This record gives sequence, C-alpha cells and structure tokens, in this order.
Amino acid sequence: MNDIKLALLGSEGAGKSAVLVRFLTKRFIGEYASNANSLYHKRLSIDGRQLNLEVFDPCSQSGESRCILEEPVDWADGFVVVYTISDRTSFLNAKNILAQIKESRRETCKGEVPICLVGNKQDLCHSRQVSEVEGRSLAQENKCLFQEVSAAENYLEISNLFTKLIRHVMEQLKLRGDRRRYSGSKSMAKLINNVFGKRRKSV
Ligand SMILES: Nc1nc2c(ncn2[C@@H]2O[C@H](COP(=O)(O)OP(=O)(O)OP(=O)(O)O)[C@@H](O)[C@H]2O)c(=O)[nH]1
Repeated sequence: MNDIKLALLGSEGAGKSAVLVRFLTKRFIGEYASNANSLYHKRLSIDGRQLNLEVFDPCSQSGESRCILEEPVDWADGFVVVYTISDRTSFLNAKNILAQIKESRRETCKGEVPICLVGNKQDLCHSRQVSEVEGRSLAQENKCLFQEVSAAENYLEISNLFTKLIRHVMEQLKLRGDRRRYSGSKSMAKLINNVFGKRRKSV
C-alpha cells in the first residue's frame, strides 16, 4: 500500500477545506471551523493501486504575507495551492507560496515538485479578478498542474485534479526511490509541528 501525503495551502477563505471536502465526500459544506489544523485520511484506488492518502489542511495564518512554509518541507509529497478567482490578493499569495515551495524543495528534491494550482470559486466569475489565462500561465511558469473549479458546484473537476496530482506524486516517488522509507521514524505529529509550526490543535 502506497502512502501519499498532500498539503493544501492558500489564503484564508480561498476555499481549501471546501475543495478538499468536496473531493473526499463529494459534498459541499458551506462553513468549516478554521481555527484548527486538520489531517484527513482516505483509502483510494488509482490505476489499480491501493493508496493511503493523507491530506494536511492547515488553519489559516494571520498575515497574508506570512507563508506557512517557514522551514524546508519534508512532509508532503505534493501540494494543492488554492486561490480565489474573485480575489487578486489570494492569487498573489498563491504566487508567493509557489515560489517558497520551489525554494524550500530545491535542495532536497530531484525532479519536479508535484503541485496543483487551483483557482476556486469559478461560480463567482461575475466578480472575477484573476483571468484563467493568468492562472494557467502562473502554473506553466512553475511547472504545475492547473484547474479552475467551483467547490460549491462541481465534484468531477476536483476529483480529476486530485487524481492527476496523485499520479504525478506516484511518478516522482518512483523516480526518487521513495526517500521516505529511509528518512527515519519521525512521527506524523512531530513532522507537522516541525513543518507547520506549533499551532497544530488537532490532527
Ligand atoms: N461561492 C463559493 N463559495 C465558496 C466556494 N468554496 C468555498 N466557498 C466559501 O468560501 C468560504 C471559505 O471556505 P473555506 O473552505 O473555509 O476556506 P479555507 O481556505 O479553508 O479557509 P481557512 O480555513 O480560513 O483558511 C466559505 O464561506 C465557503 O462556503 C466556491 O467554490 N464558491
């Protein structure tokens, strides 16, 4: 059984939890408690392989400019970076996050870092502040997958993007010979504390 670890990153209110819960449960839940970090587990089968998926959904950071990635990230195998198409600040924050992931992984990760850039709240296109072309070109610059979605309205696109990202993670883990097997016995909680700070309230 393969373990796949993903982290969701993005501005406060971008819809990280909504996107994830839509993927995990096929449902849209309007409001989520956002004062605690959460670690979600799901068993799934992709291309005939059984996977143990863990997704870390951190609670929001207080300042937009303060990125969660304060130390090199060694926990996640892949990232979902979410912004809101109707909020340019969240897009700029996503850009910043992408740069920081690349920077922190440069030393440790041969090959590409599997990332999916997600423009959420596509249903709010009447108040769009970020064009789809801008989103796509930011993703191209950073060699990431890209998809505009609406967690409120769609399941299929979100499911497809997670599937693509997980496939990419599996390819990268194979290329790297799954370094995690040799990386010692740090516990999940310890890693999350190290990577995301001491603000974890529940996992
Ligand atoms: N219209 C619309 N609203 C959405 C969508 N996705 C999320 N929302 C709303 O946006 C708000 C924030 O969603 P969350 O999923 O809590 O966002 P988050 O990024 O996890 O927020 P934090 O946990 O505070 O960082 C909630 O009121 C959601 O109902 C969407 O696709 N369309």
